[in-house]
Amino acid sequence: MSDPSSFQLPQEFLIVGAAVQTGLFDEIKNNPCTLEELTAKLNLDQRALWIVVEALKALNYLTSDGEKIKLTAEADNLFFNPDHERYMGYSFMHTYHLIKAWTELPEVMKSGKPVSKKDVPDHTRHFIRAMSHNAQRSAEQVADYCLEGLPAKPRVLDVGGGPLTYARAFARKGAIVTVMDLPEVVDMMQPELEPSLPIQMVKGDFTRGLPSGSFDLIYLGNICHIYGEQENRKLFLDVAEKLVPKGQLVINDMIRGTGAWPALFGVNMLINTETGGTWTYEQYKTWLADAGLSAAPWKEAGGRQLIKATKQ
Ligand SMILES: C[S@@+](CC[C@H](N)C(=O)[O-])C[C@H]1O[C@@H](n2cnc3c(N)ncnc32)[C@H](O)[C@@H]1O
Repeated sequence: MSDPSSFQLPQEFLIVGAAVQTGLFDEIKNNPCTLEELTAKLNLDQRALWIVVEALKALNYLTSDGEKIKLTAEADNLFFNPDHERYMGYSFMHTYHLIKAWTELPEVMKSGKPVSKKDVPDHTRHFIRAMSHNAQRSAEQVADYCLEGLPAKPRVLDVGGGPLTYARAFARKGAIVTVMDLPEVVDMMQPELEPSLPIQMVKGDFTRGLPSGSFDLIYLGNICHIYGEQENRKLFLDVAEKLVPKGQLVINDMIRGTGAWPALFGVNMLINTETGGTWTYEQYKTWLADAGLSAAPWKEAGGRQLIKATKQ
């Protein structure tokens, strides 16, 4: 537990998130402008904008070029230069949107219901960018663990794999990959698919069923926490049906009972979903066994907790 006297409230994060949401960085990225021009372009209050711009200058995101306001080189690299080691794009905006929902935790504790979804502009785009960014550090090692022992050119189904980071890692290692995700995510990511990689994207809702075909590996990356026992049991039954004999399922998720983070993440799912949460290894093992899948002890690879199960 932190010492309450040293709490650092997240002002910097909230100021930067508000600047992204109001379009400030996008507006001046290639086109430095004066405070008056920026006020008019973004349709904001000039006094409020001045105060926020001064804070962003003090924090080294913005600087002045005579009368004009422009991005610092550091901010340009952070937001807009994918080749730079500090590049994050706007992947942190997913957390920014989550913070607003988390402030409603007391009401959620009374009602037991998630916060009602507000239409946040660009939410899907920010969410998928965040997932894609977060997966980059672990994708290679996770893919190696998943593909271990499979035949050459394995057929892989990546369920909820729309951010494509894991699909690309599977495909670069020789797999033929089908990615299933929600229609709006497929529409967003399809144009970014490299034609040289054997990846096809399929639109659908995995709670209703999985794409046709049979697979050597089905990968469930961070999707089991979105739903509860009933939906996961059905998903595992569907997975078992789509796997070839001795085919493998890998679940990548936070396992409850292994530390503080899965417990905290459970609160996130309480706030944001109807039935989601984090589940213990014993729960997974039982639900998998009931679907005809035999789970190995969980393993860590690339900092992720993985459960591999084999079709009996
Ligand atoms: C938390 S992200 C995980 C992304 C990626 N698999 C990873 O591990 O980084 C969940 C993904 O599942 C997708 N998804 C959520 N519910 C879904 C559903 N019912 N059917 C299909 N895809 C779904 C989301 O659009 C998103 O791409």
